Amino acid sequence: MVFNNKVKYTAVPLEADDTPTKKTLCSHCSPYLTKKNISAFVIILILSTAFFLVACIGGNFQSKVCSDNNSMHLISKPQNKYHMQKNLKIAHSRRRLPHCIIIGVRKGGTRALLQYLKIHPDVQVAPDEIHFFDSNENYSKGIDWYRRRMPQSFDEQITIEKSPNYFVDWNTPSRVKMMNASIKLLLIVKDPFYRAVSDYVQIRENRLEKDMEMEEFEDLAIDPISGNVRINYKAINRSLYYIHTKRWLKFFPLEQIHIVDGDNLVLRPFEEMEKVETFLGLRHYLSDDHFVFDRKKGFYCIHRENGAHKCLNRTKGRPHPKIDPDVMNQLNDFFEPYNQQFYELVGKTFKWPKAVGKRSLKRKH
Ligand SMILES: Nc1ncnc2c1ncn2[C@@H]1O[C@H](COP(=O)(O)OS(=O)(=O)O)[C@@H](OP(=O)(O)O)[C@H]1O
Repeated sequence: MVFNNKVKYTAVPLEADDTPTKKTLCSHCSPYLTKKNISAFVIILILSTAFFLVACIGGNFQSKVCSDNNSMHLISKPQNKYHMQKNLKIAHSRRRLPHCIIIGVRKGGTRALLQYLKIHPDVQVAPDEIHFFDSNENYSKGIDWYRRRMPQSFDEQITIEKSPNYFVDWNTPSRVKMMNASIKLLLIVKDPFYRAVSDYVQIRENRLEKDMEMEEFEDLAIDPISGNVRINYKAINRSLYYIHTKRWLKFFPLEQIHIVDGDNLVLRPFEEMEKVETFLGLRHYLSDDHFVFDRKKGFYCIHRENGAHKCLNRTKGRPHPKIDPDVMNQLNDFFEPYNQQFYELVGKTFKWPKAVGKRSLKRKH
């Protein structure tokens, strides 16, 4: 075949390899180090980072992947956009000693108070009772042990823990003062008689779970020989708010202690929480919409954005036994002078004894 001069010749490889050479970034680089490969790698990296962030923040999976063992706790599943905001900023958080402690009183409604405070975006709460100040064993572990038990919080947030036994513990006020003399304290109290019964019900349930016997409330509260109230029976003694508050006031001025009305917290949670926000210097965030009355539970529960609501667990809001009316009257008379002294001490009056029982309270809604 004759070719004319215009025939074009294609270059023939010198070696018997007809695959085109890959364009690497430099002459001595690996053949895989091409612009195309690097771009693909960068895109995959961006996509997986984005997926990771969305999964962590959106709470699609909860695992240690979302946490740093040294300093961060697991990012909890967000319940609403405010929790998402908290989670978004998790990288800047750290554990700090509490700015406020719910010191008690046991069975006063401390858990409800803590859970309601937890709704506030500027608050982080320690989920467990730490018992740092009232346990010599824990106290001897030092302040850093205590700090490590605190939740992560951001600079603009306050941290709160609750251990209801602090109120009646002899060592706690001085120890708290040593940690922070200007700390804010929350004390939630309720009708002393109903609080004592609630205390008894808790102990009875714990004992029955261990197959242990438990006397009737009336037999524990009243000495069968003298017929007098047993002031040293713990369920009774913890209801003597005057005595315990007086001890705290030797260490802290009244301005640093806010007294929450536990009976009103049950009936009108928003009203009590508004006062708590003011005391803690928090912006007013909680509203009536955060609470929904649950007929089955007989108490207010937390209203979530998705329409569901979260009630406290079954150990809160237990049924109470019917107490002999004579014993009830005797106890109310016994508590009366302590109540009056308490009102004077804290400059606030409560409507004790409550005119109606727990069941009637529930029916009011
Ligand atoms: N929203 C809501 N749901 C359920 N229960 C509520 C609520 N608000 C206040 N209370 C009252 O809280 C009582 C338990 O008090 P504490 O949380 O302080 O108990 S504890 O000391 O931590 O064991 C608990 O006492 P009992 O009724 O005897 O179970 C309740 O009266």
